[in-house]
Amino acid sequence: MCSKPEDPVEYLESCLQKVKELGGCDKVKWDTFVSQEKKTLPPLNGGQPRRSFLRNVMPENSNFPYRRYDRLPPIHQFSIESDTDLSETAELIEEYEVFDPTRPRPKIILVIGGPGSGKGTQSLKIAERYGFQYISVGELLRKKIHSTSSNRKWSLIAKIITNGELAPQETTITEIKQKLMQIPDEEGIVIDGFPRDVAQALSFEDQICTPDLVVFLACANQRLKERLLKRAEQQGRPDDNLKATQRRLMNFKQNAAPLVKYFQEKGLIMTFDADRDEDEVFYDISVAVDNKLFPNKEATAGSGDLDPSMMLDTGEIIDTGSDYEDQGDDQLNVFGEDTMGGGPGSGKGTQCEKLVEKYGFTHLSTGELLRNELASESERSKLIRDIMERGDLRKFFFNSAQLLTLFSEGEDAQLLTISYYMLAWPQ
Ligand SMILES: Nc1ncnc2c1ncn2[C@@H]1O[C@H](COP(=O)(O)OP(=O)(O)O)[C@@H](O)[C@H]1O
Repeated sequence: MCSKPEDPVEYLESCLQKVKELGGCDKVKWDTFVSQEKKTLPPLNGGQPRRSFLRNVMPENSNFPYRRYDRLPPIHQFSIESDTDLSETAELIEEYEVFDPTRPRPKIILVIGGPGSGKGTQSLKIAERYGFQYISVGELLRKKIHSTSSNRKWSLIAKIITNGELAPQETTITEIKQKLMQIPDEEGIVIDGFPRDVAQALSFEDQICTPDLVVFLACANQRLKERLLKRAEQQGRPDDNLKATQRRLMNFKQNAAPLVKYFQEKGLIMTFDADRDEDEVFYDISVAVDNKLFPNKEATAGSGDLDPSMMLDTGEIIDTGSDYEDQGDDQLNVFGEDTMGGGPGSGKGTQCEKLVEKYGFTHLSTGELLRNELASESERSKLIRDIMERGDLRKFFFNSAQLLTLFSEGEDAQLLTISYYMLAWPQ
C-alpha cells in the first residue's frame, strides 16, 4: 500500500492525532488502519441524474458510435420471401398501380393450357397479328433465375421449377407487375402461362386488372406428353425431364378445371381444341379475338393473313365446361354453353352474318341442321331426340365425325364457320 500525501508532515501529524484518539499506542495493533478522514468523491455530473448526464456527454451527432437506440431494428429471419439485398422485400410491401388510371389500359389476353399445349406458339402469333406485346411467365422466371444465380431465394425457385412445381405466387405476380410497368404504352399484352390456378387468377384481378379475354388451349393428355418429349429433345430445358413433366401435367390437371370454371362464370374464357395443327388453332383464335376485342373494326395488324381454307378441316372452338379433364380420348365434348358469352338474343346471329360478310363464309345454323335431322326420323334423329327429351342439353356430346356428317349432309357448301355456330346450340 502506498500513500503520497501532498504535505507529508501534516499527514504524519494527523496520523499521530488519530492514534491518540484511538486510545494511545497500546490500542493500536499491527493491522490498525490509520488514515485521514475519507473524503466523499464529488458527483461527476454535478448532481444531475445519470440519464440526463449521459445525454449531455454524448454528442448529438448520429454517427457517434455509442448512440443509444430507442428501438432496436428487427432481426430478419430467412424466408423464401426474403432476399439478400432486400430489394425484393421492398417491392413486395410497396403498393402501386400497375396501369396509369388516367390513360387507356392495354388490352390483356391471358393464354392458358397444359404444358405443351402450344401456349407459347399461339401467344406469339396473337401478339404478332394484333401488334401486342408478348410476355411468357415461364421465360420471365427463367431469365430472373439466370440473372440472379447467386441469390438464395432464386436458387430455391430454380429448384422448384426444375421439379415441375409452380413458382411462389407473390413472386410470380411481382415479376409480371414489374414487366407490365415497363411497357405502359402497349395497346395490348398477351400473357402466356398465367394464371395456373384460381388463386393466381384472383391475385391478378386484385393487383393488376380483369383480363379482357382468356384463351384456353385444350389438348389431349397423350398429345401433351408427346409434345413435351419432343421439346425435351429439341430444347433441353431442365424442367422437361420425365419426373418434372409428370408433375407439371398433374398440377395442370388438378388446377385447370376450377380455373376454367372460374373464368367461365365471369364470361371471359374461350376454349379451343389445341389438338390440331397450329395454324388451324390460330385461325379460330383470331376469329374469336376479332369478335371479342375488335367488334367494330379490323384487327390492328396482319388481318389479311388469315387463310379461310383452314376452316375446311372443321376448326373447333369448344366450350368444355368443367368435365374436360380427361382430354385423353378423341371425342370433342361440345356443351351447349355459348363460349361467345351469348345466350338467346345476344347477337350470335348478327355476328354470324358479319363473319359471313367479312370472310365470304357460308352460314350454317346448327339449330336448323338439328331440326332438319329430327324431322328426317333417321336413327340419329332418335338419339338426338332422346337426349333433348332428357333435357340434359349441357351434356350433349358430338364427336367430330358425327358433326361432319351432319353438316355435310345438311349443306354441301364449304364447312367454314361450323364450330362457331355449333356453340349457339342448344338454345
Ligand atoms: N404462372 C405461373 N406461376 C407459377 N409458376 C409458373 C407460372 N408460369 C410458369 N411457371 C413456372 O415455369 C415453368 C415453365 O413454364 P412455361 O415456360 O410456361 O412452360 P410450360 O408451358 O411447359 O409449363 C412451369 O412449370 C412453372 O414451374
